[in-house]
Amino acid sequence: MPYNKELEAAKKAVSRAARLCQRVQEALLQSDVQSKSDKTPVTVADYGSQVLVSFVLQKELSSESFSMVAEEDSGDLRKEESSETLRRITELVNDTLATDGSESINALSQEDVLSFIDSGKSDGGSQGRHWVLDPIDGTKGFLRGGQYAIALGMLDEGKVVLGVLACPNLPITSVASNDYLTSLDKIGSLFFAQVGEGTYMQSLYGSQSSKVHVTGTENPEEASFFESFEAAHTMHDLTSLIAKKLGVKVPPVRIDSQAKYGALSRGDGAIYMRFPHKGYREKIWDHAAGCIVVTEAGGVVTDAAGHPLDFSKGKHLDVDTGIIVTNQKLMPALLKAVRESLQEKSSL
Ligand SMILES: Nc1ncnc2c1ncn2[C@@H]1O[C@H](COP(=O)(O)O)[C@@H](OP(=O)(O)O)[C@H]1O
Ligand SMILES: [Mg+2]
Ligand SMILES: [Mg+2]
Ligand SMILES: [Mg+2]
Repeated sequence: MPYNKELEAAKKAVSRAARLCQRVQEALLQSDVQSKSDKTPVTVADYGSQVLVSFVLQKELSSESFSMVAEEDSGDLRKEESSETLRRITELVNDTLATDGSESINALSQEDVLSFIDSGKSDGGSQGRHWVLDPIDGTKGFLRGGQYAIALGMLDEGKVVLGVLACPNLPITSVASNDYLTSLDKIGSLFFAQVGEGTYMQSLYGSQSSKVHVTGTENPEEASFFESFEAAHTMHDLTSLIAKKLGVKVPPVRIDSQAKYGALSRGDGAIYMRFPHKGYREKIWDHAAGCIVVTEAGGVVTDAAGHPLDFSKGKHLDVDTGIIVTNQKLMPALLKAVRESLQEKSSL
């Protein structure tokens, strides 16, 4: 298959980054939390994860040219007041590489760490290949001890051709209701897909993978829907109006991060809706990996007007109003419910 080598490298990269994130989440200290200039929380784990993914991809694919569009940059870390944070990130990355133990490598210096972070500075676009990385998607979930994902996709000529989602806190069995919060099942799910080959899931700690499919349900009354935990990220009142119009009976399952796309790809729920508040522009790293994981599992991802997402325009995704995800059978009814609800809301 055309992207096998890249897919293997991507799985290795996100699995390593997931170990680093787990170590930080376990020992989450207040001092690990920083604020970027846009005031979103960013932790040593976001940076550390970006370093590890960048490092592993470049090492595994050393013969290929490397371009990556990633969420974090080193600007804040280069400031003098961040020297302790930079020291901690460097230590964390080196400890994670050392405990992996599979190969001997020289420890990374602080300058190496900064430059691996900055190798995610590409703007992407419609030509050539570009990796797309969200080193921790759902940072707020991560800080709360909830769901988060290390999300890595690859664009080729503007299209997402492979995607990998590591979800360290997602049980490997269903999260179809909010009971997942107290699930005692084995946790740690890894989803991966390449174009034309379907979507697979395995435990984050195992190698046995199985093919997954979105639910086949046509009946909205049986459908549960996923949305962001954070009310600031999506209009919960609008999604509940849409769900009601569609005939959905069960309350929404609220999960942070692209774990929603992973859970949907294996049929835990039937619908994911995301309607950000006015003025917000979506970023490609929040959807690239999740989008291919769902579409290769038989699902459909569009904006509120039914257009497919266009990842070829740089860092931003310009969508009409919001993003909706479901299976092929439910999509026409979902689009109708979305259209009617938006009209109703605008006439208020
Ligand atoms: N006002 C807003 N509206 C919509 N999405 C937002 C937002 N502010 C931040 N986000 C994005 O929502 C992502 C998390 O999505 P979710 O709510 O599904 O967990 C964040 O990713 P990061 O956590 O990687 O920064 C961030 O990119
Ligand atoms: Mg962020
Ligand atoms: Mg994100
Ligand atoms: Mg992030």
